[in-house]
Amino acid sequence: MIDLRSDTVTKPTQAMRLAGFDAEVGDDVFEEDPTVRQLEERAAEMFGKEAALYVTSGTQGNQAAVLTHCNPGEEIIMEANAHLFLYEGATMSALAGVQPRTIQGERGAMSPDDVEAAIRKDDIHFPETSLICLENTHNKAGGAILPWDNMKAIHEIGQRYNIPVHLDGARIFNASVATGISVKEYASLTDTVQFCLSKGLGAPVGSILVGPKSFIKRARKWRKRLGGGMRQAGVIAAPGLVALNEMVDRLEEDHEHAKNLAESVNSISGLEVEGKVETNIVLINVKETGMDAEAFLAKLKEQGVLAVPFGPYTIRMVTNKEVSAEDLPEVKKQLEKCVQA
Ligand SMILES: Cc1ncc(COP(=O)(O)O)c(CN[C@H](C(=O)O)[C@H](C)O)c1O
Repeated sequence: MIDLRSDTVTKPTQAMRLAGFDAEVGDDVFEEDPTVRQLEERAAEMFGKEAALYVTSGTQGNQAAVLTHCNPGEEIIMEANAHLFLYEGATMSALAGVQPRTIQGERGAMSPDDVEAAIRKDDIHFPETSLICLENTHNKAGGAILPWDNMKAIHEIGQRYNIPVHLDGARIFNASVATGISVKEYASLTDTVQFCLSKGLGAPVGSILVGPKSFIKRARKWRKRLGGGMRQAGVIAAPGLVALNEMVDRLEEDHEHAKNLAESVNSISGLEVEGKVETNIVLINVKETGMDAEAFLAKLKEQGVLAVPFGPYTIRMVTNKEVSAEDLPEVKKQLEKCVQA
C-alpha cells in the first residue's frame, strides 16, 4: 500500500526507536523525567518562548491552550475550516464552555478587518472574545501557508485589544521549511503555539505547546485534568527529540514530492488539482471522472493507494516520509487506471 492519507501515518526511524530504548526516564507528573524536560526545553528555545509542555496529541495541545486561555461563556475567533472547528469534536464547547466565532478565510487566511470586526464590544448581551486562533499551514486549505503580513496584522489586532493569539502549528515546520522563515519568527507573531512531532517529523507520539511560563504552568494542570499526566514518558519523548533535531530539513522532500504529484495529477484528464500546492498536501478534484470522492477512493484502494475524502468530489493526498520518489510513478499509474475504469 502507498499511504497518502496523512502525514500522521509516519513511523519512527531506527534512531528514534533506539533513543526511546536508551532514554533516561523519571516520573513526569513530578516533572522528573529528564528526557521530557530536555524535549520541552529544546522546543521552548527553538520557538523563543519561555516554556513548553509535551502533550499526547495536537488536539490535546490545542484544547489545553483553549482551556488555559479562556473561561466559560467566552468566544474564540477562528477560520471557518480550522481543524479546531472541524475536527476536534467541539471540545472547546464541551469542556471549555466557549463558542467558536468562525470567519471564512482565503486559503485559510482570515482578513484582519474581519477579525477586528468580529471582536465583541462590551455589551450585556455579548460573550467576551478571549482568543484568536490561526492555523499555519492550513490543513483544509490544502497545506496553505498563512502569509507573514496576514499573521502580523492579526497579531497586532490581538495586542491592541489585549486578546491572545494561539497558533495551531501542527505543520508549522512545513511552513518554515517552505518559506525560510524560522519557527521562532513565526512564534513571535503569536502568544502560544501547538506543533506536532507526530506528523511530518515522524515521531510516534505527541505534540508540544509553547508559551509564557505562567501559561504553561496552568496548561500543565489542564493536561493533568484531561488525563494527560504521563509517567516515564521519556520513552516516547526521546523520539520526539530526534524528530526535532534531525527530521525538519527533510520536509523539503515531501514538498518536492507533492509538487511532482500535482504535476502528474494535472496531466491526467478528468483530474484537477485544487488550489496551489505549497507544502505536503495535494487536493484533487475527481468530479470529471463521474465518481464521487468515496467511490474514487474505494477504487484507488483496490489498486494499492490510500487517500482520504476532503469534500464530496475532493480527495486529499499528503506526502510523507513513508512515500518515496519511486512510489510516485506508481501513484500516477494507479490514478490513470482509476480514471480509465
Ligand atoms: C492542523 C491540525 N491541527 C491539529 C491536528 C490534531 O493533531 P492530532 O490530535 O491528530 O495529533 C491535526 C491533525 N490532522 C489530521 C490529518 O490531517 O490527517 C486529522 C484531520 O485530524 C491537524 O491537521
